[in-house]
Amino acid sequence: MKSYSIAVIGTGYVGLVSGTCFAYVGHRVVCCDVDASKIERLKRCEIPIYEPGLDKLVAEGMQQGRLRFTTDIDAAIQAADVIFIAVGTPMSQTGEANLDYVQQAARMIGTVINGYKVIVTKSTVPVGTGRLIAQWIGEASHNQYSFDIVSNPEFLREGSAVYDCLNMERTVIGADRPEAAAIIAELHEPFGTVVLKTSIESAELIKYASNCFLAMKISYINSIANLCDQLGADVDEVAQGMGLDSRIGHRFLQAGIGYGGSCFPKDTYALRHLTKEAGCSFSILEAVIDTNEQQRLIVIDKLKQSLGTLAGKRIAVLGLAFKPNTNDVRDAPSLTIIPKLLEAGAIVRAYDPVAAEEARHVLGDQVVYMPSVQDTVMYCDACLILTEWEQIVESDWEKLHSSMSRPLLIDGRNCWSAEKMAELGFEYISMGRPFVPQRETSLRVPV
Ligand SMILES: NC(=O)C1=CN([C@@H]2O[C@H](COP(=O)(O)OP(=O)(O)OC[C@H]3O[C@@H](n4cnc5c(N)ncnc54)[C@H](O)[C@@H]3O)[C@@H](O)[C@H]2O)C=CC1
Ligand SMILES: O=C(O)[C@H]1O[C@H](OP(=O)(O)OP(=O)(O)OC[C@H]2O[C@@H](n3ccc(=O)[nH]c3=O)[C@H](O)[C@@H]2O)[C@H](O)[C@@H](O)[C@@H]1O
Repeated sequence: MKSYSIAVIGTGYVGLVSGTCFAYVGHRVVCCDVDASKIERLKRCEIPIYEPGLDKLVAEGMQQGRLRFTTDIDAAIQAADVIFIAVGTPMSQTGEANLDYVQQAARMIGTVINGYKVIVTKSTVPVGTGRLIAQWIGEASHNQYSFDIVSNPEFLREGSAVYDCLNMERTVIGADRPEAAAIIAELHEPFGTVVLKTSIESAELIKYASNCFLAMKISYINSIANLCDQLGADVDEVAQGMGLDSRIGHRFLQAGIGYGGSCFPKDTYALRHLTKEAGCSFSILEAVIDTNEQQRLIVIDKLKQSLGTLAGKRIAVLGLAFKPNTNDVRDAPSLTIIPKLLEAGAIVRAYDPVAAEEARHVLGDQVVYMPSVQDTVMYCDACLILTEWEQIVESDWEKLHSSMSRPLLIDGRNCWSAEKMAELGFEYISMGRPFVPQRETSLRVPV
């Protein structure tokens, strides 16, 4: 296997994980960032994000001298054969992807380029961005050196990013010149993955088309769940029955409060914007977005149906991250739901095993952050489950039941069987599954 010298610009979730995995399989990698404090921490082998398994791989890469971290982006660019752009492309006010960081990275490359390089876009970018990157680099370098642009979108998931990267199901390589595509294919050889070579435009669109398709599956099953609530069917049974058809499959049919995170919300908006710019209509996508935004609010309706007014009610919120195994709260449903609870006058106590600090930056101190599930639910009038962390699902609910003022559990992620929770004495309400009347129980803690 040929070992490449790689620079990764942007050491966030994607840049850090993919850079570390490239080093793990034998390439020489320098991860760069403009965020000096992040790089300082990484140099001390401190991982700025919560991502299972990443710390071990970073330490190993550094010890073996194949993984380095720097703010000296110019030097890293000059020393590299292949440069990955992995900076953020957040949503702008209008819903389109903000390309400011990509443009900065491209101009930086153009300013210091010192020979032939393959420049690879890993960030999720609108169709046409590859051409723009070539233009920005060409302008900044006065076209002194030749280079190739490749689009190589990333498909890893947060929370299982290292696993996804090392076991990638496919790598998409969009390039104009076969020679450039061959270099990126060779670089991926150790992963033993399926390689799909396409045009730059197709590769850029594959990323959005994939994320929006997955988002569509989620909005679809959530709409079915809402129908189940009205018709008395059980969405878990429906999803199971659907999934047995291999053309449909079981994955991404978990009903709940909808998708969040740094990608599905922003990428659905970005594709919608791209569609409008192209003068096309994409009404399914409109419905996916709209359904997801409504879905988050359904737990509040369910709460009000049980409690009446929320004013003065003590609500325990379990789970703040947008999904388990990450401390990422970007566009997490909790950040929409909790402000609505506060607006309605509820007193909110919240717990998340790792994301409380991140949530505090957004929600502030109107929420009381608790150190455990037990402390959070104590004396509460209702408990809302927003993230299906193992620590939350596996808690001793039999014990927790007796410490709640009212054992009302609104499960936004369908974590348990309704029968089991009813058996434990909970007034248990989930998403798209029939209500099972609770068993009369025992004493509770006097309030
Ligand atoms: N987070 C995820 O799970 C996935 C993200 N993506 C895409 O990958 C891209 C990156 O996403 P994340 O890693 O989540 O972003 P992030 O926000 O975690 O990290 C981006 C990093 O880029 C740095 N940066 C910004 N401008 C820079 C510059 N000019 N030079 C050097 N560093 C710079 C920032 O300081 C930050 O550390 C986005 O386009 C995203 O849509 C794709 C697949 C998965
Ligand atoms: O482009 C990206 O950033 C990434 O976006 C998603 O990954 P991620 O956002 O990390 O997490 P997912 O596991 O896809 O979950 C996204 C959201 O959908 C929700 N979800 C997922 C699956 C499901 O069946 N139901 C459901 O509500 C999750 O709770 C979460 O809020 C994609 O799965 C990755 O392939 C992609 O690379």
